Amino acid sequence: MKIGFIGVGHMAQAIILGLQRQNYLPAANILVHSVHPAHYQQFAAANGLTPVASNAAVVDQADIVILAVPATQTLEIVAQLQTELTAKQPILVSVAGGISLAQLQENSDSTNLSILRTMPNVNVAIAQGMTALVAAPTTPEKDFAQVKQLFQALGQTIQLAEKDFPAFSAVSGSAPAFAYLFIDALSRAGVKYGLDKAAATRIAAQTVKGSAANVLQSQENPWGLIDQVSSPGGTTVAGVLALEEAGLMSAVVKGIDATIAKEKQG
Ligand SMILES: NC(=O)C1=CN([C@@H]2O[C@H](COP(=O)(O)OP(=O)(O)OC[C@H]3O[C@@H](n4cnc5c(N)ncnc54)[C@H](O)[C@@H]3O)[C@@H](O)[C@H]2O)C=CC1
Ligand SMILES: O=C(O)[C@@H]1CCC=N1
Repeated sequence: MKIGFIGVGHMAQAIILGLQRQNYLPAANILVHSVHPAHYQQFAAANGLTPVASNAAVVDQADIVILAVPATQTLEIVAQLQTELTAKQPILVSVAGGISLAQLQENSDSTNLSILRTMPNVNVAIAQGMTALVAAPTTPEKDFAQVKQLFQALGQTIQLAEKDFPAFSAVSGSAPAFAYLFIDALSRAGVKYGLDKAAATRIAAQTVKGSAANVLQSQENPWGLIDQVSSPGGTTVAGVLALEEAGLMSAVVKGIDATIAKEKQG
């Protein structure tokens, strides 16, 4: 099996690094091309991948083609590849935010191509990602299963209705940035009170990592876990109330609102 990437920026590199970490396929079976030669040639050389000379060559040679170009350019690139897509019939996987299956189908000018819309997040690079998948009605179950297996190797997956992709994209695709922001805020607060920045960041990140693992493993919802940390008359409840007074929950929801609004606006 050969997996080809059109576009080799942050998202494609995260997927490729995750695949390599999991020894998912031989590095030479990963084909890459990007409009910026510096992106794909150096990355291919550093990781033993196969660089190819054009987007069309990726389609000609790969069994699965992952489109990881800016969302605004995705449809134009698909339309340019109609001839090659029709001839080779690879499984076409888009990671683009806000681009629908119907748009992908229309621009590929193919009624029977296997097409999937996915939304991974950057944590696939360390096989701790979260990826949503949905397939076009024309996609055979075995092709869906093959792509699901690929992303399952890079973390967790969820099959979602297409209408739920904007919410997922905000709460998972973009949210690593929001989680980093929270970790950085914790770390800076630690620095305010005299901790060294590197130590404060390590402490904050490990604390968030452990807390996330606890949420995933626990039968409790997060509020129940908050109560377990909040000793009566203690320090934590004072902090929780001050965070709420400062509007933490509203701030997070506003951030998600803005993220979804931007995706819908295109
Ligand atoms: N960065 C992230 O965390 C996530 C990104 N995505 C999606 O991934 C896609 C790519 O995003 P990033 O990797 O962040 O952007 P990026 O700017 O880092 O990478 C874009 C890549 O596309 C290439 N490219 C641009 N025009 C091209 C063309 N005509 N032909 C071939 N290659 C071309 C660029 O050379 C670059 O390698 C977007 O559609 C985005 O919505 C989805 C989930 C998460
Ligand atoms: O910022 C973006 O548009 C992409 C989509 C989800 C994460 N990054």
